[in-house]
Amino acid sequence: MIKIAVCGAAGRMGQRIINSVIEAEGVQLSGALERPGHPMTGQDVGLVAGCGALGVNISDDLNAVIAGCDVLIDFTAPKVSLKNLEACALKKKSIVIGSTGFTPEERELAVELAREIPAVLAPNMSVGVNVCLKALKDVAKTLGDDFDVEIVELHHNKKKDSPSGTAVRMGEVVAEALGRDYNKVANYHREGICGERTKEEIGMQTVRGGDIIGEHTVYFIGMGERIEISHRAMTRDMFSRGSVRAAKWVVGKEPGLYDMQDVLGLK
Ligand SMILES: NC(=O)C1=CN([C@@H]2O[C@H](COP(=O)(O)OP(=O)(O)OC[C@H]3O[C@@H](n4cnc5c(N)ncnc54)[C@H](O)[C@@H]3O)[C@@H](O)[C@H]2O)C=CC1
Ligand SMILES: O=C(O)C1=N[C@H](C(=O)O)C[C@H](O)C1
Repeated sequence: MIKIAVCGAAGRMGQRIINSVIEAEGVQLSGALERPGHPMTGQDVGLVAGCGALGVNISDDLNAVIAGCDVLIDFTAPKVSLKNLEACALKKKSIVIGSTGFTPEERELAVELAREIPAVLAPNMSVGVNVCLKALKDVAKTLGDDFDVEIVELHHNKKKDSPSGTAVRMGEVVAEALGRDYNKVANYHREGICGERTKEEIGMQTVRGGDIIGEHTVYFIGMGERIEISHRAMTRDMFSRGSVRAAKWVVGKEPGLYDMQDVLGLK
């Protein structure tokens, strides 16, 4: 039995992950973490997550929870995830991170910290999005420079980071396939007389509203034709099931920073 602890357990994703851990085979829930001062601290996490009492109370004691698990699943925020990665590295435990909004410097730090332990860091744990990422590479390579690339993502009004981690990863994959540097060609903002579109740029647009779980479309726009590769999330459950799949996969792997393409064998 692989012992899984969940950080951010009372959050939108945390609650779904608790449900997915309970439903999965070969794993057991060993702990649940929340930020110090969270109103649900001390409560049974199963009651918070809507799956009935589980006998695991929400704790704010990071070291104790990590000591009791084989792998920590963390869906919080970049700074919290980096602190958890460091704590897991000290105790030689594995970690799966789903948080998004990492700066390039924070991602570098994650690579450094994961030299000690196996870690999965992925902005999207759904099979569908990861298949899209693989397809995007092929499509971009085949179409080449004749098609303009624009990415649009839609999420709920509580999302803190923009653009989404998934949209950024889609942009990175397309840019790399086209031999461009994503950080140089991403265009997040058009307003006023901003001039004609450059051939190299990859436009990134963000929509926020209501309870949209997560939608991404990459447009390849040519002269007289357009290809759209879209993914629409209808529930959060394929993210949570993906995180449990990653947790089962990562335990016992060589130290290093992996992503969901590694977990799903898509590389
Ligand atoms: N990789 C993927 O497949 C997916 C990634 N995400 C990402 O996961 C993250 C969380 O998303 P949501 O669950 O919607 O947010 P949320 O705000 O509902 O949940 C985050 C939880 O983390 C807790 N938290 C904050 N600081 C903490 C600390 N120091 N220790 C322990 N817990 C702490 C909060 O109290 C909250 O309950 C975001 O970065 C989001 O973009 C979301 C969906 C899918
Ligand atoms: O915050 C969310 O909700 C989501 N975040 C992820 C991202 O930023 O890519 C994945 C998913 O679309 C939901």
